[in-house]
Amino acid sequence: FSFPPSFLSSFQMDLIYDACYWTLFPRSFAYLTIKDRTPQILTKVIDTLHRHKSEFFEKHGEEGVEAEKKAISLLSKLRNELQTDKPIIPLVDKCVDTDIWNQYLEYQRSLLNEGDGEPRWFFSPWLFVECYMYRRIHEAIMQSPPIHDFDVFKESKDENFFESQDSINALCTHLLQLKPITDLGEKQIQDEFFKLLQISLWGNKCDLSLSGGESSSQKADIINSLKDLKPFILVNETESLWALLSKLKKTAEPPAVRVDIVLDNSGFELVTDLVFADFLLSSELATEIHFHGKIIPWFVSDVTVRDFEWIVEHMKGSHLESMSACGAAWEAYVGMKKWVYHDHAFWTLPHPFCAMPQVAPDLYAELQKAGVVLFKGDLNYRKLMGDRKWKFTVPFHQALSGFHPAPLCSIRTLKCELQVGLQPGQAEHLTASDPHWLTTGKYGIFQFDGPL
Ligand SMILES: O=P(O)(O)OC[C@H]1O[C@](O)(CO)[C@@H](O)[C@@H]1O
Ligand SMILES: [Mn+2]
Repeated sequence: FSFPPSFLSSFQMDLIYDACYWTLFPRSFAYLTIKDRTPQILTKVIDTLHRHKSEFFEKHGEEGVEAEKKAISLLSKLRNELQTDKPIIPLVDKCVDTDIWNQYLEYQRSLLNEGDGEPRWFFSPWLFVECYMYRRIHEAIMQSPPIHDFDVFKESKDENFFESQDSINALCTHLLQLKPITDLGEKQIQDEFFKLLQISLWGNKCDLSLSGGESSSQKADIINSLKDLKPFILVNETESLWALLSKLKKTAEPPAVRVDIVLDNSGFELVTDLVFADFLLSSELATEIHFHGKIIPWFVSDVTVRDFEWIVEHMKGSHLESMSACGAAWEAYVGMKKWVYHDHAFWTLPHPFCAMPQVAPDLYAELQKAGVVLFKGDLNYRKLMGDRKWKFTVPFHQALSGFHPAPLCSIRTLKCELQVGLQPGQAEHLTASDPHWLTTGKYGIFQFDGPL
């Protein structure tokens, strides 16, 4: 395709360029994601369906095999649309979010109307097309009953959990050794709080979409690596979270503190989040934890309710003692409603979070009940920041563009070119020493926004 597209005036080009990350600039991370990573993920999905053919036959007979063929042909069509830069077409399924998606596509169209352009795979905001790709995978499966509830990423998510067993068990052993946590001194509780938060941060390295769906599990001893990893935390505002939670513990009236965690990836990362959530309860820094997950399979490794339940169950059933003890405790928290799992269609829409009050007022109202909301991962960061090309030194609060349901934190490793809240010169310094610092997941941030 021609670059830059001839129907755009230079004024429109400037507008687009400034607004957010687009897929049209060759060599940008956005462009490479769509060009290389997503077709690879689609090919893997097709292969997964192939490999489950006999399972579909056993379960549903000939109908199952026909469904597998249909899903594969829809997915091959999708891959072809992407690779030949076709226009983005409306969704045809009838799900709760279908209309919202199609309205959003209309809105994207309206932005380009003047130059009679149309959103295409390599001519759209990156966040929009990348989310759309996962939504289309879901559509292909939905349209292929009786295999319509098959999770094409389940296998990789479960594999990540099994491959990380040793690290998970070590982490659980560490947590159990701290209990009863209320017997520890304030200083030790604070140290462990920072430790477990950092573990949850580095857990975000293990997503399966950056690796194109290839295995990305945790094998190293994470607890003993924290010291070496510390220099890679570019912004560390964990003290503010600690200050807020300690204050709430003393002053909350009635004495209840709710912490919400907007989850990212299943497997090792989810376990690190659950360990931290357990610590918050056991140390009485929080009295209830609310988790938020996705309603459909998303960005390969993101948590759905099935993954959440599967992990708790497999922890409990593990032959490794520490894991099973934690699993049993976690099942009990769920039973006592000290842990509550939520999902909402908004998390799998392409909208930035500043649109939440309009698009999903019920979810916004839910988050407002929290003492603090923790957002895990890179995609949540992009949505918090509207995927806009902010300057590296813009304050985190400003880039949230008014999104403030409650005090909040972002805990993410860097996997896209977007980063705010850095010191003047920090980005330039990083670029000089490590040109790929933004996209490899090697660096992390812990950013906090909210009055104490
Ligand atoms: O699981 P996370 O941390 O949201 O990362 C998801 C991946 O998706 C992206 O947001 C886009 O591919 C990347 O920036 C990142 O590799
Ligand atoms: Mn993810």
